[in-house]
Amino acid sequence: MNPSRSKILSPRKSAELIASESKHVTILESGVQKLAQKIYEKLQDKTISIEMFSQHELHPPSSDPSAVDWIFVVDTLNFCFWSPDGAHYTVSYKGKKYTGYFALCAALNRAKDAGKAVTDPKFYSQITSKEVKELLQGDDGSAPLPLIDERAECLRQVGACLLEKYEGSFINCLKASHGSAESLLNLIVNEFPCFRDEAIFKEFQVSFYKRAQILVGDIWACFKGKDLGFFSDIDQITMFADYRVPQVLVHFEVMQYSPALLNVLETGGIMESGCQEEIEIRGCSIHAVELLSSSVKAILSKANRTDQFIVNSIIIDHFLWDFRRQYAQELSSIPFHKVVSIYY
Ligand SMILES: Nc1nc2c(c(CN[C@H]3C=C[C@H](O)[C@@H]3O)cn2[C@@H]2O[C@H](COP(=O)(O)O)[C@@H](O)[C@H]2O)c(=O)[nH]1
Repeated sequence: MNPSRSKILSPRKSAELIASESKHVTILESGVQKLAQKIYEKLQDKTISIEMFSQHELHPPSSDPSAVDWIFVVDTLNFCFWSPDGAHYTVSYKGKKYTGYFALCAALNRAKDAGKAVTDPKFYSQITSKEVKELLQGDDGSAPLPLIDERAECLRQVGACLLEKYEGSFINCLKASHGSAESLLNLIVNEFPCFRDEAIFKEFQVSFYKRAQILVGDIWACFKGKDLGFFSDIDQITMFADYRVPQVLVHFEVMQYSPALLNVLETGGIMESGCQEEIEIRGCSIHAVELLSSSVKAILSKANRTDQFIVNSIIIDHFLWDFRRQYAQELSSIPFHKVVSIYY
């Protein structure tokens, strides 16, 4: 890692620092305890488990040899699905209508069914913006998918590196990481610049690494923590700092916005990438989920059931993210922060 990058704080340390200095976002301990209790109950009834990822029909089964490279392409493109006017990017596939993240998955599966080599870097390392636009084309009446040029550039960048250094498959990046999530995270952000989700906060270089961490988390979840998905240190991965989970944390009164910040969000204004408010929302979200994870583990150990459940920031994140989709209507009154970004 070159010297300037060695000073970057890890996402966990960045989140702790940001939460301690935050002016516009507050984490409420009472909300953390209450939601931790709810998560404990959902662990018991199996609503929350490592199975959630594979339960979704658009995600590849771990038995699919291209699953790892499919996840790599999806998480290279897994950002910014919102439109300023609130319309949804929508893709219909096999008789079902999908929006946002799942619309991206549907479009890629549609292309794959049509014989496009979407998981092959020989295909996407040369891809043009026009081809990406066609590949990810939404339904008639769908909002346009933003940042098409940036998506094409991301695919070309990561495809070229995969061909040059990893024999054309992300499986070789997994092998080079020897079952360590931390090593894989470092490999991703060092080898693939479009994953370098970093910012300046006061005099510190902080990181969120949302797409890099969700790439590790999705592989872990797809393979249920075994075989290619085995990581001895998976708990090093934090929550994925997107624009949806903060809505859920506010809903459960785990996180609270200052009146001034709420006013900015409610007017639907687009925030400047790297602004203090954005950094505080993202950093406090990560730290809040770390606190949730520790509280749930404390409840489990008090009940003497520590070894009965897998608890970490990834499955808590998945629960919160899925919750937002399940209750999209009820949560629509809680605004999300809109930043034009290739990072989340
Ligand atoms: N924190 C977090 N952010 C996530 C995901 C996912 C997809 N995860 C799937 C894989 C395993 C899980 O079980 C999920 O089924 C997408 N995103 C982000 O959300 C935003 C779009 O949201 P919406 O408008 O609703 O489509 C966008 O920033 C996108 O990057 C997640 O899991 N956690």
